[in-house]
Amino acid sequence: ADLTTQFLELPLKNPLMNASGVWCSVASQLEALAESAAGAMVSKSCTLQPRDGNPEPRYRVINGERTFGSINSMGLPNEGFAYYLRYAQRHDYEQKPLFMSISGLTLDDNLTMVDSLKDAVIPALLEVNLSCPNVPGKSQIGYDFDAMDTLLAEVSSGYQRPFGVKLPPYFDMAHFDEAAEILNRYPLVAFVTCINSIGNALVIDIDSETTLIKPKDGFGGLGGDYVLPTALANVNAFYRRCPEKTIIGCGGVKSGTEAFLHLLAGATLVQIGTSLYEEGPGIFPRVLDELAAIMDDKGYKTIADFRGKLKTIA
Ligand SMILES: CC(C)(C)CCc1c(C(=O)O)[nH]c(=O)[nH]c1=O
Repeated sequence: ADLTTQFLELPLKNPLMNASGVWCSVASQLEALAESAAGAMVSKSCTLQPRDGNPEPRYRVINGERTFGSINSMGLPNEGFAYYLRYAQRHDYEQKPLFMSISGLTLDDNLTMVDSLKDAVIPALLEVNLSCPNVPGKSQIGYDFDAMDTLLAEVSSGYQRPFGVKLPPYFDMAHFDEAAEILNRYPLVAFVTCINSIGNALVIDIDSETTLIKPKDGFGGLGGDYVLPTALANVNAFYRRCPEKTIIGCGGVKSGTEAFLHLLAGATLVQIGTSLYEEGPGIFPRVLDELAAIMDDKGYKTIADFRGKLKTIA
């Protein structure tokens, strides 16, 4: 099978990449991704200033007879915008595309980072994390449609180049409609990454009768097997509603099977989070081999043969 694909006219060796936040916070990790079999890569959502993030334990896998997923409340630990900009300035874009994720603590911080990235004139692709915090007491930007509209208007006029957004999961058809209506009013929003972790889950250890993670009384974002059906729904919902935009799928990918499903649902690229955290960059060749085998079994020669061709029941 031929796993090559394109993203915004850029040729890629394959559709796999990391999810922001996983294996991408420091240069050694970014260099490992650059050397890996991934077709593209993204850096950890950054803030203007470096941040330590929350106290540990802040990321844990959820295990039963196998790993079902993960919960995290990292708190945006990152080296600060300038660090990732420096990495982006020395990245080899011939090797693979690099996405840069930003998650400013304020609208101003986001616009400052957007301005600097625009002035840097580098091929890095901007992914604005809409799970970025809003003013205290208000929901994350992705769930505050007025704030989302304002942020997209400001980033569009500041950046004046194509960029993308990382969306939290939505669970209501009216929310799919409203979010898509806003996104479709911004032609510079060239891609949409669905989904970020399912927010504010709570995982409890029965033996200790204690939460798994320390921050936020144990409340954190859910990843892994638990989120696959929600991830596929969000990929397909925005694929249907935003025909002019490219969808990146994220959530529950641990093998060629889930990568195939994300592509079938309409994703052009597929991000791996929890399973990459657990397995490391060696996951990429494994998932690629599994995806190629599925395509061969089904008689698909290229990704275009099946991408977005999910069938519904007549
Ligand atoms: C949740 C925020 C800290 C506001 C943003 C960063 C982030 C984090 C994080 O750094 O805790 N974890 C996620 O699963 N997704 C995210 O987007």
